[in-house]
Amino acid sequence: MNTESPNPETSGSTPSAEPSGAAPGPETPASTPSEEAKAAGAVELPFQAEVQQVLALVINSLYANQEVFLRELISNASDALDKARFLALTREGVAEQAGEPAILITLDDAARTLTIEDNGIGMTRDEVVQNLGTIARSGSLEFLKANAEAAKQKKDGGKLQLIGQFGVGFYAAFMVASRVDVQTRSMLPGAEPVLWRSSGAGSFTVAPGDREHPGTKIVLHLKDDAREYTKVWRIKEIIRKYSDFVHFPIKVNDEVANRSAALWTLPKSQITEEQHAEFFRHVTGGYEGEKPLLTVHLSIDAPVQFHALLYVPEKAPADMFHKDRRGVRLYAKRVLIVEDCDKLTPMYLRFLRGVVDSEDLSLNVSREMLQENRTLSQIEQQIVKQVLKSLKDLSESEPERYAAFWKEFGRVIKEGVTNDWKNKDAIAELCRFESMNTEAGKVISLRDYVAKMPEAQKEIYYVTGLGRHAVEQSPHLEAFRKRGYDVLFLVDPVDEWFVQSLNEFDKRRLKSVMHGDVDLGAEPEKKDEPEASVDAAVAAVKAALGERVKDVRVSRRLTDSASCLVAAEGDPGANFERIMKLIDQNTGESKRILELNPGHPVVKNLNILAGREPGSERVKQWSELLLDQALLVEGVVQEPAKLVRRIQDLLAQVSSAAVSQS
Ligand SMILES: Nc1ncnc2c1ncn2[C@@H]1O[C@H](COP(=O)(O)OP(=O)(O)OP(=O)(O)O)[C@@H](O)[C@H]1O
Repeated sequence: MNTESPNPETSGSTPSAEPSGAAPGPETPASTPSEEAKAAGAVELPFQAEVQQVLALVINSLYANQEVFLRELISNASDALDKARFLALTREGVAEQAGEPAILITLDDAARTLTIEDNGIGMTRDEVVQNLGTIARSGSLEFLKANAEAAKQKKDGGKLQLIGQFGVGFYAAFMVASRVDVQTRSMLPGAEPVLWRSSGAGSFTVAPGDREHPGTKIVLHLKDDAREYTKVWRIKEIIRKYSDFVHFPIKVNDEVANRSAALWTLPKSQITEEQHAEFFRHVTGGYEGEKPLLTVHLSIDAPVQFHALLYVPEKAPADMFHKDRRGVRLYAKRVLIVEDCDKLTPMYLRFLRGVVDSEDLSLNVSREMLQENRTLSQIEQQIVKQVLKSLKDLSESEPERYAAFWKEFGRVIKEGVTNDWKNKDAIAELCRFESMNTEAGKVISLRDYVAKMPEAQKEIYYVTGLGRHAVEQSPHLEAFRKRGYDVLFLVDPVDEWFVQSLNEFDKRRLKSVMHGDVDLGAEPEKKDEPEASVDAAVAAVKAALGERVKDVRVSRRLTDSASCLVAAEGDPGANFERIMKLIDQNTGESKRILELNPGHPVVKNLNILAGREPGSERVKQWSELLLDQALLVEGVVQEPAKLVRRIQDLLAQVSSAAVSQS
């Protein structure tokens, strides 16, 4: 299944006649004609280099789970039938489908063949060359990559396991067949029948075919050791295992072998976990054994009727950050409209995969019309509500599973707070962060944070930075730590946008410990000790640093360190500016405020010194050092050499004093 719309008119993509990659154009014959080239009018073409690699692996590896070849072929046939229905309903002049849509499997033990036929959309000659000569599936490329990786690491039996993990689509036929013949005819007006044939060794041939009606018939000439696939009981067993949900009848030697109900229309209780896993694999092209992390199955009647069967995968889909990601499949009255409808789920739920089927959509709806469709946006709203609710339920009932979800998709979910204001609060409930009081790698929810707040604490405090290690030792946290207030560590770049959008949670303001003024009141044990004034020190530092800081003031957030830098309320802050610089959006640097700890001996002494010798070299030097150390804890010192010189000078003075005293 590729990600094109089944509607050739609206998909905007025209299948190219040219096989991509290393293969030459379709009319360039491969150098040595082989056995297969003998069909009348046949042209022999090489497979794209990657296909050859996939085929070599498929054919030469002992395949542990060979039977899945049938699932791949049935899946393709089912997709072809979906596309045919859509085309018949939306385009004039296409060839009529002969008979009811169905998938027919014929077994011939004597001839040792398995034939699978569908009366679906079929393929034109160009499409055959493109689809069966190059790699359509991203799964196959991943398979190649994973195989190369396994080979590098020399994993024992790596190949064996790998093929079990990745479906390789149509090419899986070569696991069991020594030759494959594809007779196909497209529904498109004027399309001629085509015969594609290959033994999977480097090349294939295309020749005029003899198919009368649209559809595709694939004959597998089975290998010696694949004779079991001519047995009816065996084939039925495989169909029940993998393809029971396919919503077209699959007939084996004329007997229906599957339930053929659209899985999403069945009552929840009737669907087994295995069926979900299999359907999930079908819609994601995921690998063997992969299961959904969460299933959301909805049947809604009002205001819009629709069924939705949606899955959250365990691992982020490879295309999650691509613009043209694969979305959810949209059906109207059981007819596939688009294979990747991105209008059904917002960007921050872009990891959802599955199917939506509505009675209230017109089959004629085109891709452009979908952009503005009211029904779709109503469906989307319902989906969002239900998915957010299901995630919340999961977080309560299975916190560990939820933690795995958050690790994989948390970053994406957080985007929702910035762009879905309607559901902002529900999304905020789902968010998790590390904090000063959590162990590294463990997270808490905003709700838990609020529940643990001491009575005196009024606001939710956070610090932003480039990682736990970068913020953990920050002097800005000192006063909070002393008072037993927790501080959230917002260390993901997206968190800067998150806090700009979420001003409050549970009626409590979110407040940066690095911004503006914080008034935590006096330290509990120091209630009656009034702080001595350090006005002279503040004035001296201000004079010494001049324009380099926005202001110098007394700090109420420091207990152990002498100084720290804070952003003025409303200013972007150093972390945000650093991120913008990293993504090449230099916003410049806004000046910050240097805060001095009035209880710190260095500040107290500077206060005395500034009174005695205002403007002296020593006073200037100490002032510089107070700024230097505030920058140093943030890991940004612009001129380290100057800093070292200042420290050396100071050490020289201190050491001389120490020696003369002793
Ligand atoms: N029975 C068929 N009828 C019409 N087209 C087919 C049929 N079988 C395969 N194709 C075409 O060949 C293409 C390649 O098939 P293949 O199974 O290798 O990958 P895929 O189905 O695109 O990938 P995936 O299984 O990941 O969705 C399909 O996308 C489809 O266009």
